[in-house]
Amino acid sequence: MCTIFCAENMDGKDSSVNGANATGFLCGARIGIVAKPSPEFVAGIFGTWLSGGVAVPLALSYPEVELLHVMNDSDISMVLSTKEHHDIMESISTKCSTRYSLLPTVESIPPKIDAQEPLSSVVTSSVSSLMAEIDTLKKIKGDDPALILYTSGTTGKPKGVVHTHEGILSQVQILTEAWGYQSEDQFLHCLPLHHVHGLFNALFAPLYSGSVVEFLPKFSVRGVWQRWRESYPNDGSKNDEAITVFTGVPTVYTRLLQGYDSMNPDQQSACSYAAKQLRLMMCGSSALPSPLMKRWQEVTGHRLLERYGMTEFVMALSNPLHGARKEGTVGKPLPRVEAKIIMDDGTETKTGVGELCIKSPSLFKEYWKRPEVTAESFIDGGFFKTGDTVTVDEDGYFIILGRTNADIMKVGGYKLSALEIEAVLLEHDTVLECAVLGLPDEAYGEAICAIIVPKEDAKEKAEQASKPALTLEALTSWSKDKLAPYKIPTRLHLWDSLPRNAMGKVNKKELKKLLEV
Ligand SMILES: Nc1ncnc2c1ncn2[C@@H]1O[C@H](COP(=O)(O)OP(=O)(O)OP(=O)(O)O)[C@@H](O)[C@H]1O
Repeated sequence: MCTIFCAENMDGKDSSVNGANATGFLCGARIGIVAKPSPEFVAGIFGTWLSGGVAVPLALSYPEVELLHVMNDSDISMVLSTKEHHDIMESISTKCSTRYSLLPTVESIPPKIDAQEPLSSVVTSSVSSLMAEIDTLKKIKGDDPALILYTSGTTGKPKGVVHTHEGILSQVQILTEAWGYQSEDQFLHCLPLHHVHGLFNALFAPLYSGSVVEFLPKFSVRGVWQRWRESYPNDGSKNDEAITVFTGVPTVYTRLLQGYDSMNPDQQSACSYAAKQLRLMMCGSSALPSPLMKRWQEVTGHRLLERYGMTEFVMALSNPLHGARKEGTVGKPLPRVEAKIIMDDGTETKTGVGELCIKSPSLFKEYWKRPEVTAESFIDGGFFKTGDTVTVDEDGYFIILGRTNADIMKVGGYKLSALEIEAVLLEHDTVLECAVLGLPDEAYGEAICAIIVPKEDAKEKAEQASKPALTLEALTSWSKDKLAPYKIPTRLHLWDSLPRNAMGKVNKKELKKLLEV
């Protein structure tokens, strides 16, 4: 694998990489990888590392202009892609004057069970032996860059976050220890691979632990329930390749529940039974609404383990594997992670509200080519400023109040958390999804605006009665004994859906622009 970048490419053209030395060692050259979640993707990453390169996973969902931004910003020397992206990636590589090469097909171990839809592929590996191999190369040092991940850009233009080999190793060890990943585990992976959740929690850490990762390249509600049912047939048996761990974003669980609700009682009972047999189910990347957590527990018996992470340090806070998983919280610092809360005046608080700052062996090295932004992002003692406003509860569990610049609203002198209000609105019978944001208001500075997606049955009833599914008046009166008066939304929009990115996140900056027009 180490020599794939020095060989001739599939077209027979020379594909040696800018920055590589005479032996083909990549000397830190950036290699873009474009592949659906697959063994080829894993081979692309490991091949890049073993060849001394820095892997830059490129999102399949990026529009061309964003792809060009990422490729130019990271000075990519070569793009590797699988056959299905050949045409587009070859053309984009030409535009960036970047070399292009096809990733060869990598043998995967087919699951014994005949999963009909969609075809999944399985990867097993041991990252520890890979790390040992990297170590024996000696040319690669622990603090050398290994990976550049681009932030999703919800708080500005995407920035390249540089992770080192030792940072990645620390993170996979932390997750393995915290969540008890083991070689007997089999993960069903259905997340994008240009985000830390899909990459670390569901791929690198499982591979480090010697687990099997089974890719479901495109998330499918039917595919997930079916794979669980095949793993644990209703007769009490367990398949050899049974899925044991699953991790997803809140919208994944919402959609799985919608699929469950549309099944007949026999199918529901088979699905509930199968899901109950998994060892661990986790959730994160955005806030897990309490009604969703409760319903998931009713249906599958699993109290979802919610955790908190970010591109810059991967995972930092987590509810425990054993012990109380408290709803509305993201738990406590993971092993070897330190967390502190810094108030506006720069002092630390143990119980108040402020900015979460994180120190961890898996902290990123820098923002690619942005030394000033990197320097501004840290406080004394090497703590990274997350930009998230948080507090802690009486047991020391952290509560995420939201992104300071998108979820914290300043209304008539109060600083309010949009996430806290969303959590309450989601308890309303009519509300399927919602996003709360502050819009400019002359009298109060910001006005609380709620965008609500009503449930299907509420929509149908409302249509029959030629009325809106929910009015501001009705919402205000319902909210009165649940929210302080200054937290009750004063503007309401009913939408059919909320625009979400590949990780199921709502970009509030974009929404604000849309609503301010
Ligand atoms: N369990 C959780 N509950 C609430 N918020 C979460 C949770 N996990 C992650 N987040 C949010 O996701 C953010 C990290 O996501 P990511 O690194 O993808 O950045 P982003 O906000 O989506 O993009 P950008 O960094 O470009 O603004 C956290 O800072 C936090 O706001």
